[in-house]
Amino acid sequence: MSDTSIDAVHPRFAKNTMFYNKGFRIALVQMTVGMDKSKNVAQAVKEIHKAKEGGAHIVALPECFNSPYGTKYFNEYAEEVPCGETSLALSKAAAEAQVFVVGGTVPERFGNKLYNTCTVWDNKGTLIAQHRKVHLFDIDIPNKITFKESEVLSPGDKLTVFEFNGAKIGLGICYDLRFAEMAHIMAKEGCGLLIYPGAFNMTTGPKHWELLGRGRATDQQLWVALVSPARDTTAGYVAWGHSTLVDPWGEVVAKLDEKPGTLIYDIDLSIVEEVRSSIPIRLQRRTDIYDTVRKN
Ligand SMILES: NC(=O)CCC(=O)C(=O)O
Repeated sequence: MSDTSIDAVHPRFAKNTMFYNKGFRIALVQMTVGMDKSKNVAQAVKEIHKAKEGGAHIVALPECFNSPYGTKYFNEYAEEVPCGETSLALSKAAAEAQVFVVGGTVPERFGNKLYNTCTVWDNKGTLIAQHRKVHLFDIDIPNKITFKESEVLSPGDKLTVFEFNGAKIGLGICYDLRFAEMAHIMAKEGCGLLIYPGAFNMTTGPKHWELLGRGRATDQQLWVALVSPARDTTAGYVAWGHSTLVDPWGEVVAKLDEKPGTLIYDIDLSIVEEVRSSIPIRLQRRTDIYDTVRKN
């Protein structure tokens, strides 16, 4: 696929809509994350270049790809956006490989607060979006998993949509996937794809990861990409893996297992319109009796 294919607007759609006749190639990088921050970042950069060789236009990394996932690590690994080591490396990699990079997440330091933050870089290396995880992962499943991000992290306070060659793409981070209203608003604002860097665990992963991805795709009639770190059974927090891509029909079109790897797929945004016109739930909502609105 050539880079020019994504600039060709499908004749069925007016200019400025998000639909393209060929789409674009996305790469979901399921990498191993270890204790060594510089090594993690170097690995991510290597995977970005490899994905470019595979023809990718957008490369997405997993949640917490430069740091082990755990509240005790976030302060030590945190850095400022956009001038920290990880930001600089992602910016350079995006520019050199000439791809858009959805930079998974990093622990971000801002003043005296820490956030779980996704940065997005265009193919010139410019920071074009920054999403701070809105819903912090605070759960307690007795004898299985207790996690409390809010012990050290602050929540973001806004939703994030960015543009990729005229197409709108929405961002959420892991636990954000559970909140259907957030996905609904991003869909309402024109997104045809939602990308969620995430690291579900060995309890909720098998139960909910794919189900939630398919749920968001089905109820918003759009593409959903879930990007996890690879599973490391020696880590304090063991990630489920299984990076997954779901189409607007709610079907899983590609997924990885738990091992390191990269999922590469050609996303056709015209399927969004196909599903929405076949099953027109967007026009059938009863906003006279309920509604979902953005406040920030
Ligand atoms: N990192 C996270 O937000 C994990 C979310 C998760 O595992 C869940 O079940 O939700």
